Amino acid sequence: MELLAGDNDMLAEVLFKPKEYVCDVFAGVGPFAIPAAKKGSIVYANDLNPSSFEWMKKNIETNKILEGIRPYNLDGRAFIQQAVRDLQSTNEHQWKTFDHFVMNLPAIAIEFLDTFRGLYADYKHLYDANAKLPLIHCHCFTKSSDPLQEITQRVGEVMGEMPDSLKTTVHWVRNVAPRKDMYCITFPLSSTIAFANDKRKIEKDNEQEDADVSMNSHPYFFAKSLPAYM
Ligand SMILES: C[S@@+](CC[C@H](N)C(=O)[O-])C[C@H]1O[C@@H](n2cnc3c(N)ncnc32)[C@H](O)[C@@H]1O
Repeated sequence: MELLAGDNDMLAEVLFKPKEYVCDVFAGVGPFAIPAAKKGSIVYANDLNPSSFEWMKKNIETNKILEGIRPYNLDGRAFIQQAVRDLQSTNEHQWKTFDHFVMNLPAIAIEFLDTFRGLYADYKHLYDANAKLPLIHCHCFTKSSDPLQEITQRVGEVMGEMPDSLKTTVHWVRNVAPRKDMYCITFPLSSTIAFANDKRKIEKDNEQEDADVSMNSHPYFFAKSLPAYM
């Protein structure tokens, strides 16, 4: 397990690869998803806030992205499941998966990781030795003096299994308040989680209330119009 320092561009560096499938669960108005699509990634981008969703679509138009990005307006949990179904339906007979899940809602994103339990259970028959599983990049806050341990522990509790320590990095993003920092944990989805039999059911629509709080406190809620990226 590795603790890295740097800024948020690390994700862009890692993710902006042509032809990779990227699932942006909390995409806002598209400040990450749109440049990724411009660079040739195939991006499924979601935001629950209807206003952010509308502005994301406008920003896609402004940037003249004709293909390579697919906008959704769903709760994060429902979106993760829907996006996996939609991608797999592009070829029913062959294993299809995202290369990356990006989860930038630092206050509560870790809680959404339970969605990955059994996420691929319906497609296990298509999985073989050459198939890959996605990398998850999940933002979070911590006040801990041992962020690596505290964050991986929380991830493990939500997912029901600790992430593989040899393949996990915890990346410092920025300081947000005295003794409070934002981090991004990156780890591969394990096959035991992906194909778990205790698949999570989407039953809590009232999680919307939590979402509204975080929407209203986020700067991108106000910064709607993105520039046309080169
Ligand atoms: C921190 S912003 C991230 C925006 C963008 N990804 C970025 O990198 O700047 C979090 C976004 O998550 C959205 N959001 C909040 N709760 C959500 C939920 N339950 N499901 C989906 N999106 C949600 C908010 O509307 C907000 O646009």
